[in-house]
Amino acid sequence: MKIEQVENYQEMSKYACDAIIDKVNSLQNPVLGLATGSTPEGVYNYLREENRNNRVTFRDTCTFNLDEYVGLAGDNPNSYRYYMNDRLFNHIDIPKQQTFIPNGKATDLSKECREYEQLLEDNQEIDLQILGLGLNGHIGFNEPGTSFKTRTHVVDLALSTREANARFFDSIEEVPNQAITMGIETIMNSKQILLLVSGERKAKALDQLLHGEVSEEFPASILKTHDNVKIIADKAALSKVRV
Ligand SMILES: N[C@@H]1[C@@H](O)[C@H](O)[C@@H](COP(=O)(O)O)O[C@@H]1O
Repeated sequence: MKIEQVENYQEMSKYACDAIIDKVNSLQNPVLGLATGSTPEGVYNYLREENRNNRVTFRDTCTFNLDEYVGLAGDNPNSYRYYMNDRLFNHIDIPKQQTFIPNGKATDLSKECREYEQLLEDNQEIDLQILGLGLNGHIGFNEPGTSFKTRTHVVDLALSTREANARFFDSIEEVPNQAITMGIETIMNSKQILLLVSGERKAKALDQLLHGEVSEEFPASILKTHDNVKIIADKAALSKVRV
């Protein structure tokens, strides 16, 4: 894992935006893996701007999101489909049919997971995956204890994750108990991964990632075994990292 130290959230966002643009501009049919949450919002703002300024086009890009809440339809403002349309897809030149997110309203969730994996395979896997870091080390919605061998699957969300995400909902009761997420093996299949970590809130988790052992109890630790991962971390996120 390489680590790129940046000053603050804006610099992290700009760095990731530039990396995405370089990737998209260097491939004929790029496949991007995208994340939700607060962390990548700045990246999406920059991408919108760069698309507007014709520095990049997404006409031939396909995107796959990491996860979606079970039970939320795409028009629910708390669904990740809504988030992605609202923050990025509605504002860039990507054809909507090239943007994939698991369907949280699927009647057969196992089938939905299998089909998502198939779609990824059909698209030759992800060229560049953007990841955020959960406070408990989760990636996507793969909670501590998830097997490193998982493919896209349905997960029960940890209470701490539901609490961490409750800020987007009216109350914690409204946060779904389950989600569909790419599995850890699915994420590890990406050719390149950028892990974005910003703010003091993430400092303990980042320290654990850098100094802890590779263990299913801390899902992000698997990234240490991937040969093309870069962490982009700001000063605040690095503030508790032991040297
Ligand atoms: N499922 C999402 C992840 O994809 C995200 O990367 C992570 C961090 O979220 P945030 O960026 O809001 O801190 O937790 C959420 O639960």
